[in-house]
Amino acid sequence: MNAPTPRETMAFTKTPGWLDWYCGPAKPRFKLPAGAVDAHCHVFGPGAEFPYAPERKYTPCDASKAQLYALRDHLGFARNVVVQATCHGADNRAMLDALVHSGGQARGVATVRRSVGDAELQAMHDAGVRGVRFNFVKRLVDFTPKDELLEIAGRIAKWGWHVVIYFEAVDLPELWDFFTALPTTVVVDHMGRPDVSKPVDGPEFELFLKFMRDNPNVWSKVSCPERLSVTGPKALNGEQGAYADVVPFARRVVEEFSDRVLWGTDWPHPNLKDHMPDDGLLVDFIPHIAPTAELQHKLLVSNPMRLYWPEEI
Ligand SMILES: O=C(O)c1cc(C(=O)O)oc(=O)c1
Repeated sequence: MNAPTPRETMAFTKTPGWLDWYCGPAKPRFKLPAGAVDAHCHVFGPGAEFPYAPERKYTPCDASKAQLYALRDHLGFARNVVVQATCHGADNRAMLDALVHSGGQARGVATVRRSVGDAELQAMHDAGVRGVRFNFVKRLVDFTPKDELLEIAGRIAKWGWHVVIYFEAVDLPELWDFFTALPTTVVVDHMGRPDVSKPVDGPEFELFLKFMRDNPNVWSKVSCPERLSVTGPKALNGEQGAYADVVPFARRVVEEFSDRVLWGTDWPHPNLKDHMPDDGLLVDFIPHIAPTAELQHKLLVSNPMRLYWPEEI
């Protein structure tokens, strides 16, 4: 009997109900400024080449670097920041492979454990990694002790990297002291996941704004309206006013902290349950939250360039 091929041994079955990324997105009506950076996106596998981690909480569809870069070109982005997805755990090979095949047009954010060696960190830096991600969303990861995370933060600070944090709004009070003890620039994923059915000037979102106001090293991605929206409308079928309930939240952050905001597609949108957005229409969300050319340029070009390609500015 022939030995099974690697592809056969590495077959993965998607999590039941998994929504695959949207094929054939619209061409955005909003013309992205030259040099725009998609500062939050992922690659998944392909699982046959880069197996999903045993400790993962979901098994996605594949989403390769070639598919990511085709989307970049279609939407009109120039560069990407590829963020390690939790389905790959601390095995950064798929993300690193995407970086080294980007022609210098992609940087990355890794997930590392305490055991990571300096030589490995240096190799990641050489490939384009500029940050590590600490995840506090319980459905995505198991708990990592805070002393381990602080130790990692102290080490990566020496490479000039930053820390990306992902958490739910209700957990901010409990995590506040840990976040404010981090010695690096800190980038919040998806605005700390506000509950947008609550008022934008209510205590929960005010606490997030205070977190940014009091800590000038804290940045925010104003991304993922498709994940945060409760009442839509969905970015499908040519909709130009998608996710209107998220707009006041994101716009508030963009206008108050214009020098510390980033935007990303979040392609291939892991774990969406309701619908998969048309990424072209998602790009058309941007002018609703960054209404002037100056705000758009900061959000899409000058801020991400300062954080990820400072040597080019
Ligand atoms: O909300 C999520 O499910 C999610 C998951 C991941 C990941 O698995 O890395 O990344 C994100 O940015 C968002």
